[in-house]
Amino acid sequence: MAPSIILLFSGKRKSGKDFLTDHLQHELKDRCEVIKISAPIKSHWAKEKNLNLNELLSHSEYKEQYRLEMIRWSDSVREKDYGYFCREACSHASAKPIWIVSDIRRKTDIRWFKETYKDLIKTIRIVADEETRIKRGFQFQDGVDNVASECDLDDYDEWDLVINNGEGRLPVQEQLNPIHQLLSKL
Ligand SMILES: Nc1ncnc2c1ncn2[C@@H]1O[C@H](COP(=O)(O)OP(=O)(O)OP(=O)(O)O)[C@@H](O)[C@H]1O
Repeated sequence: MAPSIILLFSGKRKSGKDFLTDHLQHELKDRCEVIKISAPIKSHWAKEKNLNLNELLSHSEYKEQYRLEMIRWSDSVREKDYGYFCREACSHASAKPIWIVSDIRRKTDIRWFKETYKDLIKTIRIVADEETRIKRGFQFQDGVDNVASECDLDDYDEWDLVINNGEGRLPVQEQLNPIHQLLSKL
């Protein structure tokens, strides 16, 4: 069964993608399915290199060790098939009315979702100033923070919603209000 709406979330490192999508999932409970495009990348990488998948999927330092290599490898796959990881991630999603995709990184990710699911797609950008991101543990890394996987959507300007999760942010329930408004139209 296709969902009724698909929310695509994007944001730079430590902007709070997991924090806000976890909260949203908590509020929507079993009406929603959370999809991570990075999941098929990480599971392939874990198998190939004999690594611990749960650690790779978690917030640990462990995932940072492999981030650069995973970016390079996944880019080479994307060059041949830009929808590969989106398709793979969605193929494991269960039949819920709301899909939350928590880690959109490329214009081609948005393109694939819009081509595949048309007007079910809503795009949401999470923004946070650099100082706040640094307080959350962000450290600039050459080859990670200045390449397409982190920067490709910096100049995308067709977001359906932009949520400030940096300095001056609203309490989380209020941050999520505009999303509930979108969902109330279903
Ligand atoms: N609004 C907030 N209030 C309090 N803590 C927050 C908030 N947003 C994010 N954080 C905290 O900041 C840290 C980074 O957030 P999170 O892991 O959600 O970022 P991310 O965008 O998913 O990062 P990455 O791209 O590195 O996975 C976490 O420890 C999270 O709990």
